[in-house]
Amino acid sequence: MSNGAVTNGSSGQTHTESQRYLSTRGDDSGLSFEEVVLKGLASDGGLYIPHEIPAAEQWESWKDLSFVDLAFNVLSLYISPSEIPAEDLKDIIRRSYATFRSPDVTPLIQLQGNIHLLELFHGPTFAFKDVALQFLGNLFEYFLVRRNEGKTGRDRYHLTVVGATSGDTGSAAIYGLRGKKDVSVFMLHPKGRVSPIQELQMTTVLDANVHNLAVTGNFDNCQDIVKALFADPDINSSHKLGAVNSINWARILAQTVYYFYSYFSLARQQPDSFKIGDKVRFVVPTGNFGDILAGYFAHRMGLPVDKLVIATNENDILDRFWKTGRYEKKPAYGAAAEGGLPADGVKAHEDGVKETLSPAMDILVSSNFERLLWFLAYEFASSAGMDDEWNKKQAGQEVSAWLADLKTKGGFGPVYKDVLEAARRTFESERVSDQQTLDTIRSLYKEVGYVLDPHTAVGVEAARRSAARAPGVPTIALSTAHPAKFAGAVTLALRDEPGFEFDAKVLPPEFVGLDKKEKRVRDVANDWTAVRELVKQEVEEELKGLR
Ligand SMILES: Cc1ncc(COP(=O)(O)O)c(C=O)c1O
Ligand SMILES: N[C@@H](CCOP(=O)(O)O)C(=O)O
Repeated sequence: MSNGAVTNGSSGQTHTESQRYLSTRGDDSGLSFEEVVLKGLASDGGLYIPHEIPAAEQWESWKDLSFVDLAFNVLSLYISPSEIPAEDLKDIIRRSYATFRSPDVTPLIQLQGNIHLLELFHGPTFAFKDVALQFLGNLFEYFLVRRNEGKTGRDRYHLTVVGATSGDTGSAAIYGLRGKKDVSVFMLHPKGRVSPIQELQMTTVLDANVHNLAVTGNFDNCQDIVKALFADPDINSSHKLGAVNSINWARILAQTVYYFYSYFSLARQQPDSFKIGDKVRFVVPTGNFGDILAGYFAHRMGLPVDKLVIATNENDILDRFWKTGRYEKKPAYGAAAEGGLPADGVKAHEDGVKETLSPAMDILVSSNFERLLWFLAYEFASSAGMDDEWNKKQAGQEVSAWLADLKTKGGFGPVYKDVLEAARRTFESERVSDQQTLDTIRSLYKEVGYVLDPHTAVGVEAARRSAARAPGVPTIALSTAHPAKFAGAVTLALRDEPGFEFDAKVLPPEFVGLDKKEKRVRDVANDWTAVRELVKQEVEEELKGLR
């Protein structure tokens, strides 16, 4: 079957055969779910995608399911009982979402008019990453217990997770993996470029298997170090590396669930005006393209989506791609005609990343965009009328060439007209400045008394613009973090509002006193070989029980 929606002859709740996976760069193919979850990144540097996107054939009948039951149905389309028995998968899902503070897990609220907010921050670390990382932590544990049955000492499969964070993935991964047997977790964050609460959430976790590394550099440097480690034969032969970033397929898969869940929540909340089968717009504050890519999968599985709207901050490589067809780290690369970077006074680093009020999205290169590029290239190749194997090979070659140009020339494009048109059929994009972010936080507070975090505010401003273009279509804006994580931006926006008090209105009890706790973090240079040696040394100490 081609890489369109796959007919699943069963009830739509279970898939008898597991999906197999291939790399976006074409070398790896036919891997199992367990293999891609444990490997994270393909050996050719590409990202794993399923050979086929399964159709959620009876998705309409899932309307009244709980989040956990819905998650089971969605995930079962990708994970067969032969890989994880149904009862075990149910148990992993149930435990993953029992840690959330809301019974709905990801509740939907009506924000204003036709704009609804999907609150994704009710997990342990108050950011959307918990939805996938609570699940991934339990999945890792499940696979490791199974692989290590009857094994002792150095014979045990020990996973060394290395991840990069601009603030939220780090704490969510740490909370998903802390104290788990047979896993060490190394999180690299850009020193001084995450919010104070985000830094405390990571560095106050003192479990022996948790290692925080503060890198002199930006988030992209951290992400590059992680990719260099995955590409290094030395550490790969001595350690089994695992990924918690959204390069790991399980992250994307787990996130598809809340697109379905919010759609059904809307249908339950607005029975007179919204019917199953009607289309919605999803607006997603975007950095690494992992969150919105999950929406793309949900759509390809059958969810009626009018548009997926990418909302970027002033680090706008994606917005520029949708406007020009060129994907360029710096607009200076061949883009003088677009006028270069706007002169808006935001601190721009020499490396091209701007420090904005939504720091988790201060990303120059979006790693998951590679997955979408593969699907766009595949669609383009399919129009040549060749067989499916040829189409997939062609897509892998195209993606490899684009990514090689990104590495050597700093960008690629313009892509073929048909490729850009295909991208525009499903997606739109909006760029939101820091000033517009502040204005949005302030206006929402004044108009409805709701406090937005700055990333969500980027999404809500984009949602307002998008809703104005499609007035009859309901819009669901994804709220990706709790405002208390970004006290600086929220206070800047609301400090002059009568009666506004951050501690009383925003701060959850979980954050009180975090700054008094003991911390553990090591500084490292932006040098992947130095990180490699540190990882080896700290894993060794951990295994000897010295930490
Ligand atoms: C609060 C917040 N919003 C939005 C994003 C962007 O999500 P993605 O990287 O999946 O595009 C991130 C980081 O990834 C985040 O931490
Ligand atoms: N914004 C992220 C950056 C890492 O993205 P990921 O989704 O690929 O893990 C963060 O908060 O760390």
